[in-house]
Order: sequence, then C-alpha cells, then structure tokens
Amino acid sequence: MASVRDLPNYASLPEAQTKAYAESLDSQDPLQHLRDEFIIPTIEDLQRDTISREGINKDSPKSIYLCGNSLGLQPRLTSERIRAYLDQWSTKGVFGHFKLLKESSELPPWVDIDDAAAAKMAGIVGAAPNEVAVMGTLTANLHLAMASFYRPTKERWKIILEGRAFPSDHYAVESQIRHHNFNVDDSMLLIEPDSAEHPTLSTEKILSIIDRHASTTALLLLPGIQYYTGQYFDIPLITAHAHSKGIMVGWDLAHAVGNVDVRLHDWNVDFAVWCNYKYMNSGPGAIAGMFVHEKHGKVDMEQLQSGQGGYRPRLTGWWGGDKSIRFKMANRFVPIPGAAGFQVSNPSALDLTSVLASLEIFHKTTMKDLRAKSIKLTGYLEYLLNQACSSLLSENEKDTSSIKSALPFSIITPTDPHFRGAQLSVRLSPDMLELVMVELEKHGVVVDERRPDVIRVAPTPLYNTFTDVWNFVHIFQDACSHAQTQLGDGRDPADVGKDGTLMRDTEDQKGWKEIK
Ligand SMILES: Cc1ncc(COP(=O)(O)O)c(C=O)c1O
Ligand SMILES: Nc1c(O)cccc1C(=O)C[C@H](N)C(=O)O
Repeated sequence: MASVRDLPNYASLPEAQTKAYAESLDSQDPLQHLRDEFIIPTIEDLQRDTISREGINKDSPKSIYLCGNSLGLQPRLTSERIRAYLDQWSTKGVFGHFKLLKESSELPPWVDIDDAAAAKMAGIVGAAPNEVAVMGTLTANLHLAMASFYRPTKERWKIILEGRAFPSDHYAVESQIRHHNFNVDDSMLLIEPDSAEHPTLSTEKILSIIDRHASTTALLLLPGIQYYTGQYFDIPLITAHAHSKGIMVGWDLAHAVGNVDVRLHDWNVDFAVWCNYKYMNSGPGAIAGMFVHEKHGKVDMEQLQSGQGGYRPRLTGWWGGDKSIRFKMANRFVPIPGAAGFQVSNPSALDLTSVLASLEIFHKTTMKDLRAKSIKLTGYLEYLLNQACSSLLSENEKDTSSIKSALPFSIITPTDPHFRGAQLSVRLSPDMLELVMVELEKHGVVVDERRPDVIRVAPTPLYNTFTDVWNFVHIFQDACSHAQTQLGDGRDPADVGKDGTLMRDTEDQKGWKEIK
C-alpha cells in the first residue's frame, strides 16, 4: 500500500500557497505525462449545447475537471480501440468470436475478451486473475454475489450495512431479504453516523455493531469508500473482525477501484463488486466488475460428477460454464473455477473494449504510484481549502469563540489520508450551494453537488494536476465570497439565476434547475 510518510507538510512551507509552487509540484510529478492520455473537455466544450467540434475555438482553456468520482474522463485510446473493434466486427462478422487476429494483444477474439479484461483488471484490485470477472453492472453483480453469499438461516439472517448507503445498495439488500421471506425491519441493520455534522463512521462503531449482532448476522456489506463522505474504511481490519464472528463480508468498491490500492486477496475479502465508469474511466454505465476470493471459487469435480454440488451455489448462465464444453450444448453446468464461474451472459465486447483501453493506461503505471500521487494531490487540496476557509472569515469572526458557526465551509471527509481516497466532500454554510455552483460552472470547474449543502471534489491522479487544484481553490474561494456577499445582501438564493443575477420564475431558470 502507498505510504503517507512522503506527504509534504504544506503548512510549514510559506511558498505552498503560490501558484508557482503548484506548478513546481507538477513539473516534479513522475506521472504528469499520463494527463495527455485523456481528453479534457474545454470550458467551451462544456458550455455549448452541441458535440460537433466544427468551428470551435481550439484555444478555449481546459475545464478543471474534478469529477472522476462520478464519471471519469475519456482516454484518447478509447475511440481508437473501439474503431478497431468495429472493424473486427465489420470485417469478420461472426468469425470475430473465435478468429485469432495478428492484433490479438489489443483485439482478442470475443470469446476470450472477458479473460483478457479480468487478467488486466486483477492487479488494480489486488487479486489473482481468476478471482476477477469483468461483467454485468454493479447492482446486478451485487445481486448475483448476494445470491451466492447471503444464505440466511433461522439462526443467522441479518445483513449489516450503513444507514446512508448508496440507494442502489440499500434497495438490493432490502429486496434480497424480502426474496428470502425475512422481515426487513429486523433483518437490515443500519449503521448510522453519530451526528449529521460528522457523517463518517468510526471503525470502533462498526466493530461494536458487528459484536452486538454477531450470532444472528449472515452478511456484512460496506463500501470501500463511502460515496458521500469520501471515507475509506479499514477493509482488512473490518473483514477480519467479521470473519472471526462467522460473518461473510462483501465490499462495494464503486468509489475505491482505481482510486486506492486495495488488496482484496490478501485482505481475505469474500466478494466485492464495482463499476468501471468512475476512476476506471470506461464510460457511462460501462461493464462492471466482481471479485470472488479463490477459496469460494473452487470446483470439486468428483462431487460435481456424483451430483453432490461441488461448487458454491449461485445463479448461473452459460458464460459461467467451462469453456471447453460451453458450445457442446449438453445442459450440464460445470462452472469455470474462480470469479469467471459467476458470469451469466456473454458480455458486450464493445464495453469490454472500452474497459481494456482504459486498463492499458493504468498499466503504464501502478496503483501504488497513483495512490502516492493521490495522497499528495488531495493533501494539497485540503491544505489550500483550509487556507481559503480561514481567509474567508472576517477578522472579527476569527476573534470570536463562535468561529465554527461562521465558517463558510468545512471538510467532512476524514483528515487522515489513510481513511480517504482522492475525494474531499465539502459542506457549505446554509444556502450557499446553488450560488457557489453557478460561479464554479461559469469558470469551467466541474465538481459534483449533493444537495442541500455538499460538493464533492475529486482530484484524480491520472489526469489532474496540482495546478488544477490551485486554480479550483482560488475560483472556489471567490465563489464563496461572492455567495457570502449575495446572501449578506438579503437575497433569496432560490431567486438567483445561472449568471448569479436575480431571476424569478423564468423559463431559463427552470431549465437550468432541471439540468442540475
Ligand atoms: C456506491 C455505489 N453503489 C452503487 C452504485 C450504482 O451502480 P450501478 O448503477 O452501476 O449499478 C453507485 C453509482 O451509481 C455507487 O456509487
Ligand atoms: N450513473 C450516474 C448517472 O447515470 C447519473 C448521475 C450520477 C450517476 C452516478 O454514477 C452517481 C455515482 N454513483 C456517484 O456517487 O456520483
């Protein structure tokens, strides 16, 4: 795992606040060349309502894209590889499934393209290639995993998850409980934060809830990184603790994969699921991923042949079946050992091509190096935000004991880099969100808002720079100061339009609100 020991103490360096310092960090960044692998939308790209590049201003500055936690940017290679995939299809037709091409390292026959993706993905999540399948979608994979790993009994039937889980995970768990005819109210154990002000969950709290419900809990499901707070959970410790109580453990890695250097095999995780459209940069809704620890993927041929099972029960489809007999159409399911045996359908080769293109870029570096840069980048963001926050307080406010209530914003993500990934979640003072977002958008800054008061800012080490972070904080500081002035003016923020001026119930305003 990447270490935080190399994190500079920015606060002790007077020059750290200057743009020249941010630029010097970029010039020393060993991963700086990777930014060129991505298409960064220009400010004009984002603001015009067409995609055509005809007649556009090529000199328009690039946006400051800090939203890789929601949708990662497009690698340049993606269109090249997808074009080649289209040629593979147009020139080979159905033979594209099996024909070995001279270009096969980039364009495997489609019948093997899932294996190629799993092999390239494995290192990203610290797994052996046979512990990973690139398949399905996150929520569908979560259902498939729970069908196999959530086997409730009268004695053990509960599922522990967080109270503020991403809605899809909450619904999936709820429906699995109902599917097994258990009562949701006494089966779904929700870990709630201590207070709305501090929405993170301490490891101690998680462990104590595990302890309290140890004998009746079947499954623990948590996110590697929490989508709202950006908190990175202690996966190895929590997993080991739950295991010591006989509980199965699954992790939703939507916000962790490609962000932090997880070691799923060594941490003995039972299963994990993730999507590939955030830090994995494979495109909106791209095919997802699933990890099944090798201990659960074994196939005992003797038992299987004698009709006694021989493999972990699961929901099956032909693509999880042994390749050597798959096309014999014998209707006797023999699972592929490992995660591939959990596949159901033949996967979209178009989608896998996009994942493979993105993985080519990941393979130009390592997760360890990306994480090392990420710790510095996010640490720098935190440092500059703290500086900006105190400079937005009036001298009067700085002197008072009520400094906390006067702060224009606070960071709700843990301050310890061990407990966060790239993302910082920033909670703004009441009513500021809309006003700040308008200003950020005007200046080509892309972050993500969670109403009523949080923005999530995620510098992504593959393509963001220290200068991006510096520029963002300066624009953000101005946006906060602008919002403070507007609110101080006694204007209702609901009446403030796209350009920050007052607007009342115009069509334009409605349209803008819908887009948000
Ligand atoms: C933590 C988390 N879980 C689940 C989902 C849903 O994923 P999908 O729609 O790809 O199934 C997302 C993102 O949309 C997410 O962030
Ligand atoms: N998939 C999304 C979509 O189609 C629209 C808006 C947002 C999304 C997301 O993926 C949200 C994402 N899970 C997040 O935490 O930001």
